[in-house]
Amino acid sequence: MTEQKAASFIAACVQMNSGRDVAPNIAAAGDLIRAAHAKGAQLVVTPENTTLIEPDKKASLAKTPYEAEHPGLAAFGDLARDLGIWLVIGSMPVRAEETRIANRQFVFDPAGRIAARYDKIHMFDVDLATGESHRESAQVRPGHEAVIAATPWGGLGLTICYDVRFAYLHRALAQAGAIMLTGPAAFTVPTGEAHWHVLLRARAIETGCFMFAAAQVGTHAEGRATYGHSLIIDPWGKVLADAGTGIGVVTAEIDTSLVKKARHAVPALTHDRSFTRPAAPLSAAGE
Ligand SMILES: O=C(O)CNC(=O)[C@H](CS)NC(=O)CCC(=O)C(=O)O
Repeated sequence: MTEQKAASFIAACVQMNSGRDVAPNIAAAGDLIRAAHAKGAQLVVTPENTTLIEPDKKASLAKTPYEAEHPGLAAFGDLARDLGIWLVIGSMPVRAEETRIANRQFVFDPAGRIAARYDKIHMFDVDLATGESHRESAQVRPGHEAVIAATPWGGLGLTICYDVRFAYLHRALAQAGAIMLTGPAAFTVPTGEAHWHVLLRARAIETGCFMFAAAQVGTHAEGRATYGHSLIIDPWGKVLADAGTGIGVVTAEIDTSLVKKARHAVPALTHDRSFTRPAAPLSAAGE
C-alpha cells in the first residue's frame, strides 16, 4: 500500500447518545451523518455501539440479529451511497453465535458496499473504584484479526474503545500500512476523565497516524454514563477537534502529508528492537 494518495480531505466524528432501541439509534445516527456530510465530510466515523446500548444482557441478545438480518446494514449502506461518503460505523453489535454477539465495526465505501469489518479484540472486563463493573466477555465473542481498510487517502486501521489501551495493536496496524486509525468508543466517565485524551494522543504519536475517535456521550439506559469528547488528532499528537459533552458532529481538515512529516522527524515506528522477556524481578538484595 502506498503511504500517501489524495492529499487532503475533511473527516468527521459523530457524537451521540444511543439508547436501548435499534431503530431510533439508526435514525439519530443518520441525522448526524447527514449533518457531517453537510459540513463537507468525506469520511464520517460514528461511536462504538451506535445501534444499541442495552445494559440488560438478555434483552441485548434479543435485540441483536445476525449481520444479514440487521437493519443497520442496509440503512448505513444506503446512506453512504446516497451521500457518496466513506462511512465507518464505529460499532454495531451483531449476533455471532446462538448466545454471543460480536462488537463489530463496518466501513462502507461511497458505493454503499462493505469495504471492511473488524471485531473488537480486547474485552472490557473491569471493576472500577467507583463500583462500576463491566464484563464484556460474558456476552461478546472477541475478534482475532487486525484489519486495515483501503481508502482513497491511505490505509485506515480499525480499533474499538478498550483496544486503545493496547499499543501493540496500533503499532501493528501502522507498521502494516495504516496512516489513519479509528478509535470509536463508549468510554466510562471516570476512565475518560483520567485517560481518554492521553491514551488517544499517545496512540497517534507512537504510530504517526491520524486518529478518529467518535464517542458516545451522556446518560444511557439504567444510568450508564459515557464520557463524550470525540477527538480528531493529527500524527504529531495535536488535537484538531474535541466534541466536548454535547451531541453533534466535529470535523477537521486532514492533510495526509503530515503523516510522512511526523514519521520523518521521529522514525520510532522503524526502530523496533528485539529483546528477551524479563524472567523475574531481580532480588532486592541484588546479585
Ligand atoms: O457497555 C455497553 O453497553 C457497551 N459496551 C461498551 O460500551 C464497551 C465495552 S463494555 N466499553 C468500553 O470498552 C469502555 C472502555 C473504557 O471505558 C476504558 O478503557 O476505560
